[in-house]
Amino acid sequence: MAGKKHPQDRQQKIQKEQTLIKIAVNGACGRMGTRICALILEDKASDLTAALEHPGHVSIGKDIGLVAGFGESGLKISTAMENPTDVLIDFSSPESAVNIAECCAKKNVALVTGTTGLTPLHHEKLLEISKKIPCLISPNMSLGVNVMFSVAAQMAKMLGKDFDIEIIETHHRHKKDSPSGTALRLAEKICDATGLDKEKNIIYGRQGIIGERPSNQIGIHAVRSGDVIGDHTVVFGGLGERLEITHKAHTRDTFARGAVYTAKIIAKKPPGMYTMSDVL
Ligand SMILES: NC(=O)C1=CN([C@@H]2O[C@H](COP(=O)(O)OP(=O)(O)OC[C@H]3O[C@@H](n4cnc5c(N)ncnc54)[C@H](OP(=O)(O)O)[C@@H]3O)[C@@H](O)[C@H]2O)C=CC1
Ligand SMILES: O=C(O)C1=N[C@H](C(=O)O)C[C@H](O)C1
Repeated sequence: MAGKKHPQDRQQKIQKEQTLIKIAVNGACGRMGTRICALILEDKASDLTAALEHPGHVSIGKDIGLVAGFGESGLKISTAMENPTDVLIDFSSPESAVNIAECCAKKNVALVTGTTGLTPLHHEKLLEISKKIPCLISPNMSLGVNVMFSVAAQMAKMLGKDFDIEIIETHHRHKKDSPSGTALRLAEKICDATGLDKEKNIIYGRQGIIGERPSNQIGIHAVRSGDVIGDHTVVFGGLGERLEITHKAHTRDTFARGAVYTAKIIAKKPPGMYTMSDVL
């Protein structure tokens, strides 16, 4: 049985079931997954149809509402999508993202994934899957960061070669991938806008006697610190002046809300690969 909400009467229940967007969540017990499940359970326009975790997870069989701090929902954490579902939101691990995408393609369920640390091979597989179902992949579901992607690219183009570009990201100590998907996307967007080469011109940290900084370089630096949710700064350093653009997430709900909003839109799209700029 899909989880939640206590409809007043049978007719209201039928009407609701016809219009609700049915959303499953993969990585449901994680930092992001729990917030996304709680938001869907609170939301009157969507229904949580599955809260998925890997088979060894300690919370399998528990009520997702209780695990996510919402209260009892009637939906148990499980390893397989069993209820009818329109769209799945994935915040798990790169391998799990691809596995669940394959499962979505078999069941004709749209996919939104925020999982980062995806390799080119993972991206290739997801691109193939997007021929069958609508897929949205985004390393950052916040509106602010998606505006930052465009603004940083525009700034790099306007400031030109005399400004050194460095990207600094700071995240909590539990983050597994480095640098963040957002920092990588910022660098890619700047490369696209300036003609820099993603393979040759991006460097990851510095150490030793490496000589003077060349102008055609983007440096990415990853800080891991306590419970920081996610900060990104792009520094444009010139002679006599410096311009910085910073985004700071105050709460994971920023990303979670973005993911749920996006899922509702993607659920109704034809198969294909989508980005946040297609839905914002
Ligand atoms: N796009 C965006 O806006 C954002 C992206 N992220 C990204 O989302 C991902 C998750 O982040 P976060 O929630 O902090 O991480 P967590 O480790 O807290 O959560 C990941 C969850 O996925 C579970 N998981 C692992 N493997 C599988 C599997 N095979 N099937 C189902 N579930 C699985 C984990 O279980 P277990 O704990 O047992 O490993 C865990 O419960 C990361 O890649 C992160 O970078 C994070 C925030 C925002
Ligand atoms: O792991 C996180 O927490 C986050 N990861 C994303 C990334 O890698 O860019 C986005 C966000 O900053 C939080």
